[in-house]
Amino acid sequence: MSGATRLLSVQGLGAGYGDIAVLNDISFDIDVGDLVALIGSNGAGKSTLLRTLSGVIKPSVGKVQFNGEELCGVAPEHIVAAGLIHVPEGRRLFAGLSVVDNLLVGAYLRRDGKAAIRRSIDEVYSLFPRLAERRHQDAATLSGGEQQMCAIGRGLMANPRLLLIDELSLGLAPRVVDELIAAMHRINARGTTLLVVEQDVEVALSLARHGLVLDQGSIRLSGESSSLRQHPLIHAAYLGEVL
Ligand SMILES: Nc1ncnc2c1ncn2[C@@H]1O[C@H](COP(=O)(O)OP(=O)(O)OP(=O)(O)O)[C@@H](O)[C@H]1O
Repeated sequence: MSGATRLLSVQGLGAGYGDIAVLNDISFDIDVGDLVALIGSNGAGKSTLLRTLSGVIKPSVGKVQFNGEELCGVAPEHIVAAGLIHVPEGRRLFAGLSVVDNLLVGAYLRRDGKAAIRRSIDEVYSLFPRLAERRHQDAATLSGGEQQMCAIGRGLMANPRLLLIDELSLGLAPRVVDELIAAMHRINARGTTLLVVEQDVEVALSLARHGLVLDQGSIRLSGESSSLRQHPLIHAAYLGEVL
């Protein structure tokens, strides 16, 4: 993308759990305003990559530059404050707290005052009107789709520059997936850069402008969604067709 501003630059990243290496020599860039899908089969390392970017897992090697700042080895709170926000797999809402209180948890590091936070809540409600209807409901009693909306809304409450979303559509009905895809495009159009883990390759390639394909802890392919869609490996491995 010519003239684009780099937001995230990952170079030679390696990470894992204890002695088990999961990610090997991961390098990729994301520009401001992009919408990128991270694709890969079960166990490829997608969640591990998001956890490493958000500081939950410390990388063993490599560099992560975000908005010009080196993030490797930096505390997760600092990474949140820098504007890199992770919506984890499984949504991880706080049971016993209402929808609005879950949203407010996302704003815990903001120092721009109650009026700004109120505006952000209204933006989340306009994006997901069902959350507005259910604002006082215990988040644990929401449907799967509503929980995903609440988790994404909580991420938005942190005012992200880059929002990482793990398993956008997992376990959700096609109609809800369509709603979430439309919401991704609106969030992106309002200026938030997105990196979305999506196991359904059809959904991923129709959602995103660019794709990264992770295979056994390494980036196997990357490029525009339209060209990835034509790639023989994608057809053979993920779309179940042979060109
Ligand atoms: N907490 C953990 N401790 C040890 N190993 C882990 C842990 N979490 C994940 N792994 C291992 O790391 C590898 C990558 O897992 P990861 O969850 O990142 O993959 P994924 O691509 O997100 O897969 P899925 O789509 O199944 O969630 C797997 O082999 C997994 O068993």
